[in-house]
Amino acid sequence: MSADTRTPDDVAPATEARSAAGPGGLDAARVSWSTAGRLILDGVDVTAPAGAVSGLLGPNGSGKSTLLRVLAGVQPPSSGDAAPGHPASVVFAGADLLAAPRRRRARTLAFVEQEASTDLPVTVLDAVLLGRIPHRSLLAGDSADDRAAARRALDRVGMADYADRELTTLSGGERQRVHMARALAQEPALILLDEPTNHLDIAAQLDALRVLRDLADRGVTVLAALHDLQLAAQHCDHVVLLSGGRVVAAGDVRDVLVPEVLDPVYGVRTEVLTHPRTGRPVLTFAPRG
Ligand SMILES: Nc1ncnc2c1ncn2[C@@H]1O[C@H](COP(=O)(O)OP(=O)(O)OP(=O)(O)O)[C@@H](O)[C@H]1O
Repeated sequence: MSADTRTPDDVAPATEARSAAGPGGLDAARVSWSTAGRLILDGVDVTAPAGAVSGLLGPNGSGKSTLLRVLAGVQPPSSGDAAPGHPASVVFAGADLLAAPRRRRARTLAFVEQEASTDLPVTVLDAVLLGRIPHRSLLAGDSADDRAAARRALDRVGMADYADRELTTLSGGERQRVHMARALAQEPALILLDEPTNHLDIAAQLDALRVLRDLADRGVTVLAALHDLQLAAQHCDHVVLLSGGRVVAAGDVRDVLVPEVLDPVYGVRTEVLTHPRTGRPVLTFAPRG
């Protein structure tokens, strides 16, 4: 696929241009979200460096999906009581994503949601072409370039032969790959993914992670919520660990995926080995007690 590394120069300039994630990265601060009087995200700071695969980790219900939805602009952050007068900020490549109009944001970031809606009566190719909408004028139809980009994206996720199938007839794993292709066709500078390996067999999981690595190698900023700590250990550079709506650790995968950090959060006993070939951490888990 042909993701590029454009900076979103049409996004409103940030009031706070310095980014802890470095130039091009994602830098969100003080993100809170509450519903029905319950604080789900409690002043979360999260960075995702450009050119790296970042993993968003945490137990069930820790707030990963909620955080991604706020970062993607799907739901606005709550004002947050933790820092009155200091609202949440979500800065990408030096620009304020929260203030950006929807269409401009869609040219910058792609969001692959968990269990994204798949009941549209459309073909697979049409579903992927939805990713091209931010790149064309409002009344224009698909161009040859749009169709070529969509077919490249389908090819990249191994779904080229499914272009003319009805989306609703696909298996869960096939649909997951189509959602990834739609995001690739969008050619984003920032991609947020919620459990992108859901429904995928092991080979397809590895391919999906390969796609994320290729994007990162092209300078794209990648942030993916992952349940599988083993996959995170093998494939992420930077990780952010949430628990109870707060960040409990963030940094290099080798510093965060350690027993002292993981055991209290997940209530397990972790052992860390070293992969003989890659040198990356390999984790084993046992019940506590
Ligand atoms: N719209 C909502 N109304 C009420 N509670 C909500 C809503 N959205 C999220 N929550 C609650 O917020 C908490 C965090 O949910 P979220 O889906 O963000 O967690 P998660 O880390 O993605 O979980 P999982 O790993 O199980 O997918 C959960 O307790 C969830 O029940």
